[in-house]
Amino acid sequence: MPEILIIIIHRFKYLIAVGLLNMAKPKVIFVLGAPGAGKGTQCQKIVDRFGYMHLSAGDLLREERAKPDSQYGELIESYIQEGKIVPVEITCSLLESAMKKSGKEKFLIDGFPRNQNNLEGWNKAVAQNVNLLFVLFFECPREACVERCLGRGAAGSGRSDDNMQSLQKRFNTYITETQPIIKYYEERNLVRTIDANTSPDEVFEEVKKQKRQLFREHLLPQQGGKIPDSALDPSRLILNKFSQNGLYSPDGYHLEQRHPDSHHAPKQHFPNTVKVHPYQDNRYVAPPGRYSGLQTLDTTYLIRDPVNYVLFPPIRHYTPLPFFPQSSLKILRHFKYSKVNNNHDGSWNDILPPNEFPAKIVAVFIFVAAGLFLADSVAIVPQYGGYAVAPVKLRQAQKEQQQDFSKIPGVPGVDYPLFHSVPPTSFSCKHVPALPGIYANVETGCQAYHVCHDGREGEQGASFLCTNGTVFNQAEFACDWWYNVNCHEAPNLFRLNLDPLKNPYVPKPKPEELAKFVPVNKEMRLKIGEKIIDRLENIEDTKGNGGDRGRLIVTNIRVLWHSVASPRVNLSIGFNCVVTISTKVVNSKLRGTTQALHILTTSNGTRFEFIFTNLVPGSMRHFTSVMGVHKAYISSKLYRELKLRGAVIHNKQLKILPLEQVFSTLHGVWNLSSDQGSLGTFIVTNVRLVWFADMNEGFNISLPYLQISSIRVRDSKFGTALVVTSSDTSGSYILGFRVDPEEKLRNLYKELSSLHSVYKGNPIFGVEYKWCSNKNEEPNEKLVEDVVEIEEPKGEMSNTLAAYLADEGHAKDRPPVYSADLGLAIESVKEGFTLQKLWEVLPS
Ligand SMILES: Nc1ncnc2c1ncn2[C@@H]1O[C@H](COP(=O)(O)OP(=O)(O)O)[C@@H](O)[C@H]1O
Ligand SMILES: Nc1ccn([C@@H]2O[C@H](COP(=O)(O)OP(=O)(O)O)[C@@H](O)[C@H]2O)c(=O)n1
Repeated sequence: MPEILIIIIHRFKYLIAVGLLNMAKPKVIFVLGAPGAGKGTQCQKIVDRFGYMHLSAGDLLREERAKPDSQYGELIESYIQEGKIVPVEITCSLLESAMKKSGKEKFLIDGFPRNQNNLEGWNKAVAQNVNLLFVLFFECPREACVERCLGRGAAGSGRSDDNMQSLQKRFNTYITETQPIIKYYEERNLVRTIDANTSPDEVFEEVKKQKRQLFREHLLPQQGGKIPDSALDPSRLILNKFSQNGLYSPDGYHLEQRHPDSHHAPKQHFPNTVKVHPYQDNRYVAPPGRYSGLQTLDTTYLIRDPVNYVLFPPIRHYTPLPFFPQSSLKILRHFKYSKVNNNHDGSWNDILPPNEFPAKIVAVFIFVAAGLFLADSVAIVPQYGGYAVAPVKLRQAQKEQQQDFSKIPGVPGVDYPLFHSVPPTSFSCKHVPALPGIYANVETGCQAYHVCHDGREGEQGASFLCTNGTVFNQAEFACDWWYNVNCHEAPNLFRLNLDPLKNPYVPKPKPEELAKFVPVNKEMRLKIGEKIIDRLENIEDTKGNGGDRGRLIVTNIRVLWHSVASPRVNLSIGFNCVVTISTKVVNSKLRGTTQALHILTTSNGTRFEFIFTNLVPGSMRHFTSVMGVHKAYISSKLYRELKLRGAVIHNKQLKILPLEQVFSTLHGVWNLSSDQGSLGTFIVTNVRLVWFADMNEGFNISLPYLQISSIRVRDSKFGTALVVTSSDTSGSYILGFRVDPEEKLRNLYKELSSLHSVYKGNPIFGVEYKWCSNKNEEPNEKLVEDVVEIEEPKGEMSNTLAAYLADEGHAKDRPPVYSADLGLAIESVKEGFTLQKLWEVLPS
């Protein structure tokens, strides 16, 4: 491989990897509808016809329940019988592993997402790794659905929920929980509704229509899928059949079904049915000779072609218009399409290549998609039921046509640009928002992109081309299929280069680097459920490690900092220890006098302060990120902390948290903490358990799974009781509850223990912070104002520290000693000072 190529590949391996990943994203169609709407029945038909892999969430859950060793079996069973929706952590992991195991690319996910919890879980864990095509929604009246489910039960479905009692609950769940999800997708224009109150075959006809519309939209996204009906009459469906076998036809080629009355064989010298056979490259072609020994497929379809047809039309090169405004690509595409479609006069002559065939040749059945780009000449002698056709010598394909475009949907040069080198355009790195950065070139339909760096590569930066069929996706920083990219949106996304998590030129910590933390301080390892929200380079820990460049990592539960030069020098500040976060003028060794981030913390009764200076002039992101996440942390305490007598109930209703989903509500539950006990209501959610007294809703307890250390059933003086113990950190409370009859109590116990084990493994911390990349560099004054500054001595640093640093008469460096408190080697502290005093901000 030439060295330069290796360098390019090496340099862009990130982009290449992301590009490949995007291309490989599996396609997903969600199938929703009331119980018994016929989702499963239609999915089977879609599988048979279009080759999707069907994954029914309900079936997967039933399978899991049936496993003797499943830890969730009982929970699933009780939820299914109650018509309730199983926690997404269970369902999503079953779906994900079934997808992975299948090795397939196209999935029908049936009965999912069925409630807000399903939706959020999916969006969090899977959505970004798949391509959601649309939601197929089967609409069917309740009576019909109930009748069908009862029929299914009577016919021996063996399902424990095909009975009137469960059905009632399933419908309630469907109305209150699933319908809002359908609405959610409707608002995003993703729902295809099918009337499911007809026979299965009629319903399937509707499904096929939707599929056809999708196909249109896929081919003509810029026209919203609206193209003349003549171009997409039912014969288009044959394409689906071919595409199952790997054949794609670029648009502009029309398949037309010949009507036997007007084109019957004797008159037109045409057979009604023509045989084609699969060619070695997966195309279907008219077979040479008399089909002897060949596996053939009957088709009544002819391929029509746009006018000015030549058997192998040259690739239409994409020529940028002289003044190429952002939207001109769209205009160009439109223009080309109209030309193709409008020039049809509908006569049979269209199918004859004007120059290359004798007038009497009646048809050529060459499936053009892949054939257009055959590398070598191939001779095909079609013969149809005795009507021999003269040998057709296919033109030698030109060198540049050798790429196989057949697998790329759309017309080369029309739907997607075909540049062979980056042309000169008006793009200039002078006008971009961040350096280094990567920018799509809209004048080339985004096939070209530029890496703007330090100006050495000229005004356009280093320029690159995406491979044919793909263009630069500015949102993903990678080459992506043309139909996934809205090129003229790219300039609006240029600012994403400011986002260090997106911009591939901003160094990311290497896994080895993070691993270095581990032996020193296992605190630096991310904890379960911990998510990195922001990562900032060039941050100085001005107080503790002045003069040392470091990396600040903001997660949903804490702030981490480590020195880049020696990652062993690091610190971790849990948001739970933070007293205030504000700004402060400091004197940084690396930045001089500047505003810094000031974090005051308290731990074991002692207060500590931390000062972080951003070494990038003008950058405010360390303020906005840390303060923003801290605010989100404070406002979400109920997710993580036990709360007694809180304002969690209003009018006997639980105030639901944003990420919360109620699983069960149980009335008549005795809280046994007082001698006589109190009667109340018990609520189980995906975050916590809540109990409140019926007589006084202010008498309540909210206990997150994170704070539960054990759940048991024990005998007590009140009879059999559910005993829940809270963790040490939340006071080791022992809570007793009683429910009658005992079976109800045991069910509650099973449900709580399963949920406890699910959410211990996948804790919901509740800290949701949306980092706005476009606002990142603006100081968020509101946020700064909100934080109360603690009164402390005037001056830039604490007096003790200032005195320490003054260090008059400093002759030689003090020798390093090991500090057991910090776990680090530090310089021996000057006489008259203690480490504690140096860190202390306010007297304890
Ligand atoms: N269009 C239809 N008309 C009448 N019965 C139907 C129709 N579609 C499905 N069924 C029957 O209704 C029952 C429920 O269908 P199924 O596909 O299992 O529904 P779902 O997956 O939505 O619960 C099955 O017994 C099925 O044979
Ligand atoms: N996403 C899902 C899908 C099904 N389920 C459970 O599985 C049951 C059966 O679902 P299903 O899709 O097989 O059946 P229908 O209710 O659509 O007929 C539901 O009533 C739920 O209890 C779930 O908890 N979560």
